[in-house]
Amino acid sequence: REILKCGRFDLKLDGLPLVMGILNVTPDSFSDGGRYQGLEFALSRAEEMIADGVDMIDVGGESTRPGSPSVPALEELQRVMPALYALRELGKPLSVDTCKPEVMREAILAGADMINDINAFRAPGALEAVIDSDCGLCVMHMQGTPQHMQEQPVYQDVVREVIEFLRERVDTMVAAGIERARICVDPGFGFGKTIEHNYALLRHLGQIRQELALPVLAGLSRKSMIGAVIGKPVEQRLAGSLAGALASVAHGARIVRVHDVAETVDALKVWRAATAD
Ligand SMILES: Nc1nc2[nH]c(SCC(=O)O)nc2c(=O)[nH]1
Repeated sequence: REILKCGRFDLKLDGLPLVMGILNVTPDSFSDGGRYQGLEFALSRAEEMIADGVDMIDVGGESTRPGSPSVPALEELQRVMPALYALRELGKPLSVDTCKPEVMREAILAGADMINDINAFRAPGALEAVIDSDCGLCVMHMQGTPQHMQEQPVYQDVVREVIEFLRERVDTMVAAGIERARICVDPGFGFGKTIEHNYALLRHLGQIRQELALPVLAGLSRKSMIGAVIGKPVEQRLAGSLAGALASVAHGARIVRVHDVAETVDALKVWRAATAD
């Protein structure tokens, strides 16, 4: 299948892999943490990513770093909704990174084209929040919760268990009446995985895609799985992140979720030129 249905947009998946730009609207993601500053920042950052060639923008109002506490729904709405209203006229598919049904519902009403749920729509009411829309849905694997997931990740067979988790979630969503054409899957790099688990999943992205027959979205950008290999802090992980994005695509990912849009777009163009049959 070459199309991912995302609200106002049908994303073509048979061309250049798609670049999803990360736009955090959490207080710790812009300078003074002021709400208005945040909106101005969000708009200028979005325009910059669009100028850099981004294919879609992922707006997140809750930090899900390991150990991070959950944010109340109202607070998350206060962060995300102004950004959505400001960005929706920019003509690019907008994704909202949230686990909360209340946020999903409002985001869809405000024109979000995809809901990106690191919790795979498991919260009570999450399926009901998205079922009567045509927005794209990213279903991601996570073991445990952001608060505790990195304390001691353990699997018998991480690839098998992630595939089975994603299969169960997708089957449940399809049984609830959600069109498969709206769904993409994501192994959730860094969400309850050791470095070794992350690289086993990366090496087996093709198997995930094959067995689920769904597009794969991969998010490695600047993560500890990159940092651990190069021994560099988060602000020095561009080269490693580009290599990670290309590795994901080489293993079959069709969407990469990144911070560094211009660089990733260039890297994918060269990769495509080098591998186009
Ligand atoms: N679908 C999807 N959504 C995400 N949201 C984050 S937040 C943590 C960070 O960017 O470091 N990661 C991911 C990811 O890997 N996949």
